[in-house]
Amino acid sequence: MCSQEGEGYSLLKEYANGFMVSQVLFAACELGVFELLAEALEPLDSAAVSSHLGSSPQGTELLLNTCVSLKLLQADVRGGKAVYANTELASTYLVRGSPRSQRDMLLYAGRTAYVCWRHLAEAVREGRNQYLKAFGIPSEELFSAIYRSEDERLQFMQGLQDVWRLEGATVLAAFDLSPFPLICDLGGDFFKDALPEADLYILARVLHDWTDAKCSHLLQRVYRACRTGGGILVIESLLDTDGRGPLTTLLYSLNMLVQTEGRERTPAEYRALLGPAGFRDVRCRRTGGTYDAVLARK
Ligand SMILES: C[S@@+](CC[C@H](N)C(=O)[O-])C[C@H]1O[C@@H](n2cnc3c(N)ncnc32)[C@H](O)[C@@H]1O
Repeated sequence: MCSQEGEGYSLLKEYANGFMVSQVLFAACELGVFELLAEALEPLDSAAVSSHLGSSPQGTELLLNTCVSLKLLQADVRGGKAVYANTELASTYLVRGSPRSQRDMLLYAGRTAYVCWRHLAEAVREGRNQYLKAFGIPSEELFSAIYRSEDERLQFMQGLQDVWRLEGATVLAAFDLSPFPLICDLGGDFFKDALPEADLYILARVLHDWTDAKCSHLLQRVYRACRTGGGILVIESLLDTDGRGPLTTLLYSLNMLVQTEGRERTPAEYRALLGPAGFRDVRCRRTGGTYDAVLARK
């Protein structure tokens, strides 16, 4: 019967089980599986892993075998027992301290984003983020909710850094930035404080946090502070012109819905924000990676 169901049914199962795959990844990161195997002098059997991690023998063996199936771990048989080691994927991206590690982003996704995504249907119904339901925290002051503890603030910031280790150079190479001697990556309260004068302002993954009205307010402030002939570099994941792709950007936009006040936008939507703020010569470059670049001039 199953074999007659075809591609649609397979796809449906893949989608439905996607959250389980995410949780295997998150749990293995939380437990420190990849660090343990990276530091071990030789591949370890599941009893050794469970004893080092203080985890249940049965649960550990299940998790390790699932990680093998997901190509996060590799298994060999030694002396009749399965022994486990990191695959190259895990050594490169999952071990803490690896130069390309994405571990902090995954921990943030598992501990925070995932909890908000539990309320996606309510977020769609209400059109707003779900901090109150997920964590009992009001989010009128968005970043007070996001930075609700020092640990949370650090986790968020470390998670944000992970992607730039992989994709930062590509994004910054999208345009020739040599005409801009003084570049400002805005901090302080950019909605209220005086902004420092500069030739180029970088707003990376900032506009996607905010409503159109707040983006317009911020862009007008940046325009006023910007030196004549200067510019603004907006770094965001760009939606396709019809707003129906790429899938990753659409998922990020839903992530903005459950976690922020904003959304991902199309190039036309960024133009519609930048133009009225005074910026001209708006150019959008897709990098082929997760994040793209939009450069506009004063
Ligand atoms: C999604 S993060 C992006 C951070 C960084 N640009 C990156 O791409 O990794 C949004 C940033 O906006 C900052 N932010 C939020 N509200 C702000 C405000 N009112 N003034 C200045 N910065 C603010 C947050 O602290 C956070 O670092």
